[in-house]
Amino acid sequence: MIIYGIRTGFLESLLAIFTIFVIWSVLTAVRLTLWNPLKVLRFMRKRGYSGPPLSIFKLDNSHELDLCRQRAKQAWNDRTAKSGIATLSHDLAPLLYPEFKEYQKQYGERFVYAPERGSIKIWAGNKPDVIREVWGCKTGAFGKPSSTFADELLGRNSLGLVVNLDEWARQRRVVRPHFYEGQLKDTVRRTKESALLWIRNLEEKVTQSGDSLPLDLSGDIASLVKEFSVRTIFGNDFESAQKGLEHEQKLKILVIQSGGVIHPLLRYILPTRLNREILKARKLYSVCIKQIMEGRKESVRKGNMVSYGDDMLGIILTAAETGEGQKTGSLPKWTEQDIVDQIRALFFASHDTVSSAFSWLLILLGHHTEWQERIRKELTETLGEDQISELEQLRHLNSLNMFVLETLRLYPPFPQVNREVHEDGVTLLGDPVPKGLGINFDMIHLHRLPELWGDDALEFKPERWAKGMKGACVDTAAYNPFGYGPRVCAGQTQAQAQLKVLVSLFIQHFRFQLSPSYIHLPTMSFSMVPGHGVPLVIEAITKV
Ligand code: HEM
Repeated sequence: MIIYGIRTGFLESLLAIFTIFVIWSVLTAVRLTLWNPLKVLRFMRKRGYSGPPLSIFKLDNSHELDLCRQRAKQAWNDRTAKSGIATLSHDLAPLLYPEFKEYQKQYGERFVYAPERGSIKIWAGNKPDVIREVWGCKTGAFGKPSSTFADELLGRNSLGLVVNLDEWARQRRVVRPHFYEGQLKDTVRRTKESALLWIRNLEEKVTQSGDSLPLDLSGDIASLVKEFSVRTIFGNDFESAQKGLEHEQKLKILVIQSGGVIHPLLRYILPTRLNREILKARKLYSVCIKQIMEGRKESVRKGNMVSYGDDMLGIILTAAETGEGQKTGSLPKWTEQDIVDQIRALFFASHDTVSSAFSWLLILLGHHTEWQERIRKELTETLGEDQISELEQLRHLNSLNMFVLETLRLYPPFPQVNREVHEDGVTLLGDPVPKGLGINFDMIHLHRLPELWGDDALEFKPERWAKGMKGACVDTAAYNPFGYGPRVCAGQTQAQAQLKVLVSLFIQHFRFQLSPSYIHLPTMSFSMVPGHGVPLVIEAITKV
């Protein structure tokens, strides 16, 4: 039969495909949000672990966690309003993770709970033995958690999320040269170039305004860090890349707004306005990166460039073509989309984190002006009138180094890092744990434990680092702003170099204090950020 010129056989097939799709979606949703978490929860309950009851409809504890955090924020704001900035409290656990103390009181040292839909997690305690066992794991027993939220932003197979150990090793081998000394010299140069442009503008503004100027630098910091992160990854393709990264920004906001999705394919199946916008932003972002890649390939084909370049994109393009980084050669070649995902992940990992760390450094230097003077003096003694130009010079700046270490202890940009049990038959601290169980760590507690850091753990004291890690803390596994074990941050040396270059240039050009309008409210976004900006009162040292 023919209806409106279409054969019914075709319509029937279409209907059948649609029905299969709907059944698949429902089954997937049931498996991910009901079956798997309940299986994990049953296992843990049988082993004697308790925790807060899950809400009936969402099967998680997100609602009560939200309420608990709102109450904690209110209490924090009340306390801060009374004490002002004269005493910055670094006791952030009651503000950021107030639930842990409550739950521990009710359910014991270790408990299980579901902070978001579809994931049962254990709070196993933030002791270094757990860090060694789980973060230090070199097998596939504990791996990166399955999170559609992160998948959507970075791509599941990208460095940072990839689960397959051979593929992960290949990706680390590929990016490693970028973080070696030779390339780090370029990092120092690029960071310095971008920072000096910014500083000159700021100097002009400050000088024109008279003596000293109160300014919120949070917007400037985000743009500056974004700029040199883009230059590090895309080199001379900076202009075109910047356009694409506007889509990245939009994508992040939209994905947060949507609150995640049970399965990425549902974005296509449910064409709501938000889903369509997410798909559009992701596509535009990918298209932009692909165009830059194509441009490079074209230049090499035409002989305008001898290689794909030594920036991050160039290194990855070369590896994709030559199969570099593969020891066994048994892995499939990277597709164009794989390369796009790698680039997205590296960009994501590099800019929010550095921007957050630089913000906290300026806030703390503006508060502890005695340390600002001490670092300024050290810079003059080491460099004279010059500025940092070599990586080597950073090694002689002890006070600056101590200040950075202490800032990252109390204000780690990524305070919470998660893992998931990926195999059957795994034990955690000698106890069997089921596949699919999430494991939470947070450095807010870990970096403040008095038994590891001493009775002054809640105080900001850079001098605790005077004798290195061993002098500061009783256990080397207790300091992890860059993570721990095989999956430790690939860019940690680069990030530390960038931060030191930024701080040293800023201190050489400005004398500054935290503005009296500053309100101390560390807030979780993609990283931990100052909730009310970075307002400083700035005075230029060298007038333009
Ligand atoms: C202050 C700045 C930074 C901080 C605090 C930081 C922190 C971290 C942490 C805690 C992890 C471990 C995550 C986990 O174990 O699940 C990580 C991983 C990673 N970071 Fe960073 N990061 C910073 C800057 C950078 C920069 C500049 C890059 C360079 C592109 C970078 C690239 C990466 C990559 C690729 C991974 C994944 C490593 C893997 O899974 O093998 N990070 N980072």
